Amino acid sequence: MSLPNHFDLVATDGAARTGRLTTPHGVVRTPVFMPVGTAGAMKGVHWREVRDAGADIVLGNTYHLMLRPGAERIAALGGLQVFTGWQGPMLTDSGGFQVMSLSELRKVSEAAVTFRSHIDGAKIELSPERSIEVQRLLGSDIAMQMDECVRLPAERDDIERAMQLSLRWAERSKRAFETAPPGYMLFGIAQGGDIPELRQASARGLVDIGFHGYAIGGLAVGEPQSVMLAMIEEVAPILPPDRPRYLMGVGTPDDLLEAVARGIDMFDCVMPTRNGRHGVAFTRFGQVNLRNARHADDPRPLDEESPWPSARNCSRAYLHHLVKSGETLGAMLLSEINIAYYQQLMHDIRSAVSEGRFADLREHIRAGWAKGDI
Ligand SMILES: CNc1nc2c(CCNCC3CCCCC3)c3nc(N)[nH]c(=O)c3cc2[nH]1
Repeated sequence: MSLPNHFDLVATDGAARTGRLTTPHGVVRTPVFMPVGTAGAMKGVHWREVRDAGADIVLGNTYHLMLRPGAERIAALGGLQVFTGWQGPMLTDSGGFQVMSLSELRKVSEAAVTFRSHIDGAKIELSPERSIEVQRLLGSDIAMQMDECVRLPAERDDIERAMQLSLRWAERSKRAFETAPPGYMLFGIAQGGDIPELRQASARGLVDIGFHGYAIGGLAVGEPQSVMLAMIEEVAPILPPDRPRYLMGVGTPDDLLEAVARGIDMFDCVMPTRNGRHGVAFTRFGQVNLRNARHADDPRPLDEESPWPSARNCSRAYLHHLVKSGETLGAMLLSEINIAYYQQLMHDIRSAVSEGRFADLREHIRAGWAKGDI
C-alpha cells in the first residue's frame, strides 16, 4: 500500500535533484545536510547558530534519549521540539545502528536487538515495534525503520542474512507506524553491503512495501568511497524518483558532492562537530588543522570571504591558541564554523542544480579544495 508523498521535486540536473520535503514542523530544502544533535543538543553549538547557519532539520538521538531521560518522559514534556527548544523538523534514527556500535553484550534475534544500557547496565530489548514507539514518543517528523547494518568487509552470508532480516523488520516497522498522525513520515532503509544483487533485492523489497522515503544504509562503515558510490549507483535507479533518498552517516564535503551527483537528497554526519572538537575546520581550501604550529602567528581568519562571521573574524592564531589550550570555546567556534560550511555547501548545491550548472559548481569546488590552504 503506497503512502502519501510529501516530497516535491523542484528541478533535476543530470541525476542530481533539488526539492522540498514538507513535514509537520516545516519545509526541508533538499539536497539537505542534517546536523546531528546528540543527547538532545548539538554538542557545543546553540540551536540559534544551527538555525542561522541555514539548517532546516536536525537529527535527534533515539539511542541516547530512550536510555536517558527516556522516551515516555520526553513525550510527557511535550516531545523533542518542546524539550530541546529546536522548533523545526527533526529526524530520528531507529537506534539499532548505535546499539551495534556503542553498547556491550548486544544480541540480534528475529524479535529484537537486546543489549545492556551503557548508563546503568539495565537489559534493554529494542524491537521494531518498540523503536517506532520510541520515535513516535519523541515526536520526530521522520522516523527510520529498525534495521541491521553490517560493517564492511563482511561475508556474503552475513550480509544476506542482515538484509533479509531488515526487510522483515521493514514490514513490522511500517505496521507499527500505522497509528502515526498525517504528515509524519517513515523511511525504509536499504541494506545489502557491497554486493550489487543484494542491494537491488533490498531496494526492490522496500519499494514493494512502500515508504514515504528511502534511505541507503550499510555504507560509510569502512568501505572505500568508490564502493560507496558504486552501491548508490545500484540502488538509486530502483527507488521511486519522486520520493526522497537519504544516505545515512555520510559524509565529507567530497562525499556529499559525489552522492548528490548520483541522486541523493539527504545526508547526516557527526563530522562537522566531531572534527570541530578535534581542532579541524572545513573550508573552501579543504580541511585546516588548527592544531598545526603554522597558524600560531597567523593574523588572518580562516576565510575572509566566508558568509559565517566566526570564519571571517577569528584569527587563525586565536583559534590555534584556543585549540592548543583546550579551551571549550575553540571546539564551539570550530563546530559552528563547520556546520555553517556544510550548510553553505548545500545551499550552493541547491542553487546550482536549480539553475542547471551543478557540473560547473562541482569542478569549481574541487579545484578550491585541490589548491589547498595557503
Ligand atoms: C557514520 N556511518 C554510518 N552511520 C550510519 C547510520 C547512523 C546514521 N546517523 C544517525 C545519527 C548518529 C549520531 C547520533 C544521532 C543519530 C545508520 N543507521 C541505520 N539505522 N542504518 C544504517 O545502515 C546506518 C549506516 C550508517 N553508516
